[in-house]
Amino acid sequence: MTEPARDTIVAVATAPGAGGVGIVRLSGAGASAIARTLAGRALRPRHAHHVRFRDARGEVLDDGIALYFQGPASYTGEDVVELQAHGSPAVLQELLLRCCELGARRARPGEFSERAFLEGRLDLAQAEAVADLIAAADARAARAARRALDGEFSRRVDAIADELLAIRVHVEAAIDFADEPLDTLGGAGLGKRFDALALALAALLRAAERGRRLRDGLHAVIVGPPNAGKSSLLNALAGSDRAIVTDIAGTTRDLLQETIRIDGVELTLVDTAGLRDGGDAIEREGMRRARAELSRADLAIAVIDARDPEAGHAAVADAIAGVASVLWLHNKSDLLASGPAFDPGTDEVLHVSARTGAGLDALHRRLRGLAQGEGEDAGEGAFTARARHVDALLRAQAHLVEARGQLDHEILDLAAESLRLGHDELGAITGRVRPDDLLGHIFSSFCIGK
Ligand SMILES: Nc1nc2c(ncn2[C@@H]2O[C@H](COP(=O)(O)OP(=O)(O)OP(=O)(O)O)[C@@H](O)[C@H]2O)c(=O)[nH]1
Ligand SMILES: [K+]
Ligand SMILES: [Mg+2]
Repeated sequence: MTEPARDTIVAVATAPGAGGVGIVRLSGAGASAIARTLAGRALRPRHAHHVRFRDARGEVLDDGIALYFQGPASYTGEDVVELQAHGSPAVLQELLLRCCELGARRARPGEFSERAFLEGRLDLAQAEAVADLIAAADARAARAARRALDGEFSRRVDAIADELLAIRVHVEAAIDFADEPLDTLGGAGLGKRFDALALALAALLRAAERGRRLRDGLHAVIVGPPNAGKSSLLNALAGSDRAIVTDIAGTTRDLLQETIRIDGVELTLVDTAGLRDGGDAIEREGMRRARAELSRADLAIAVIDARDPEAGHAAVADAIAGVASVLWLHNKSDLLASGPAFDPGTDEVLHVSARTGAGLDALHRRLRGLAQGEGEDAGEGAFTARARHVDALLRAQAHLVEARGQLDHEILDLAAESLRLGHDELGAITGRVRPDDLLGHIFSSFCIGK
């Protein structure tokens, strides 16, 4: 299938609003001709030209710098021109319209990056990293997106995909030469290679999960029995009266989400209905929502009354069972006469008072650390990843497990198929395998001009 010839697209590449400099970007076969007309002279590739941009009647719209990147050595792989003018929205609009008069079409969101992908300048995970870099909430997330853009994530995916392919080849060969024992065809080490591959995939999955958290921020869900002070704690952390606080058990019913920043690190907090037996229909629905929210939590913040931690622990233990990490807050420490001696096992405990603010500094430090992936291996070299990538890796892992079982039972054709499916999942991460609606879905979430 041949791709249809692409037209020339144009967009304002700088952020909306006034600024010192604004950039209009063109990409496509007509880019340099349009720029020549606008600037009144031909542009040499990779040269900064000081030019006057003129309208159809020859009147000067603005003066500025024009840069021409001849394809394929450009961001999109096509001919690209960047027109730098004064950063006035009015001037930039006029320049944009003039480019359209001269044959360009306004770009869709993400269309420049989509072209870079289609021209092979970036793989799909790298193109996604471009959007993640632009949207990064803090310096750490930006650095991690930069590493993904440099291909650190893609290289690890490719390495696993290559090894998977090599194993596939052995299995396929064994199907074709059914008389030979699998060992001689695949080499005696096939089982070992399988194990090594599974380990590498598990490590990559952990790194991608960390990368997803770097991109999306930590998702923390506050749970506990009624009246433990969950909403009070949300308010204390958010620094506002976001949630209703009363001394009536069962005050909170709906989920209440708030994004907070601690020293520039972003995390999401969700306040939930108190967990207890009984309650009216509304409260029970609230508890159902609380449990559902916990299933997508990176962290459960279990808030219990410091005066009766055993009861609090019992009220939430089953709800938090599946959550990766749990932070216990013994709240209302101001009401406590002497230090408590309750130990919930391996989880951490902090003593706080949402009312007096005691212990909140330590809580801030701990939350910042958790949001930054503190205490996890390989904090350095971390790259951003997306839920899409994590899901694909999980599916690849499941196919690998299937394949291993099928191989052990010498059901080679099924094993070959499972390996193929696993390989396709990895290919979908970098875009070598492309489900139909994937590209539109990914690039439509970009900003215009990128
Ligand atoms: N003394 C003291 N009282 C607190 C503290 N935190 C919360 N309270 C009080 O405890 C009561 C319940 O607080 P909420 O924040 O509504 O508790 P909740 O866990 O959200 O309750 P539900 O939404 O009903 O599940 C209110 O009267 C708060 O003022 C604290 O640290 N010390
Ligand atoms: K309450
Ligand atoms: Mg509440």
